[in-house]
Amino acid sequence: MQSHPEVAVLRYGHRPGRDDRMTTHVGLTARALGADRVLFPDNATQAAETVRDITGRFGGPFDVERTTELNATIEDWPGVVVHLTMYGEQLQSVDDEIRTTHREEPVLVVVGGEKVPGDVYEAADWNVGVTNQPHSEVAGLAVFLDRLFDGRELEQGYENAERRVIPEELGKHVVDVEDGDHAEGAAAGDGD
Ligand SMILES: C[S@@+](CC[C@H](N)C(=O)[O-])C[C@H]1O[C@@H](n2cnc3c(N)ncnc32)[C@H](O)[C@@H]1O
Repeated sequence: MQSHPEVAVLRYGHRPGRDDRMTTHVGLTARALGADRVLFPDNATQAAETVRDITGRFGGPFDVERTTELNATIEDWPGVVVHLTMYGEQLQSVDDEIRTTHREEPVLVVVGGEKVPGDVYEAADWNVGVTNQPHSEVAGLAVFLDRLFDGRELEQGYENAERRVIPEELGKHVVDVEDGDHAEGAAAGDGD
């Protein structure tokens, strides 16, 4: 993908056990849809490990960090902050402006879990609703990143991958990059 100012995703809040899968998926979605980095709350140990493991196997660059400083990350961000919330302005009315700003400035995308405090709404440059209906941080993040990159993230390549999926009309085709593109075929429908 064309180089651009950094895009980082901040997962605001995490309940170990209950949120492990959702927080992991925030990280995997950030990586797959073009963000450069995800920041998790410090207690999201398991999710951070899983996203790092996937990045090791399927490539990067993509950084995974944990922080105790969620509010300071927002306050000290050296660019613009977009907070995704069902209560925000409609994505389709602000996406042009955000894309234009991103030509020059890094973007921090904040997604919540449990209740997000009012301070985050105040600190954000944009509170953005991906529709104004309740759904999920993973869905909101995916649609937002696709609009931010205007679809270019779908073409991005990954460096230092151990494994690569070869797109197939039917079935699963994964090559082991280190072993000189050795194909490991698997029948369709036999799990992940
Ligand atoms: C379980 S939801 C909580 C819904 C929440 N009351 C809100 O402000 O959107 C967790 C997170 O999903 C994201 N989310 C849910 N619906 C959204 C929407 N329509 N647009 C953007 N983000 C959404 C927000 O980041 C929210 O913090």
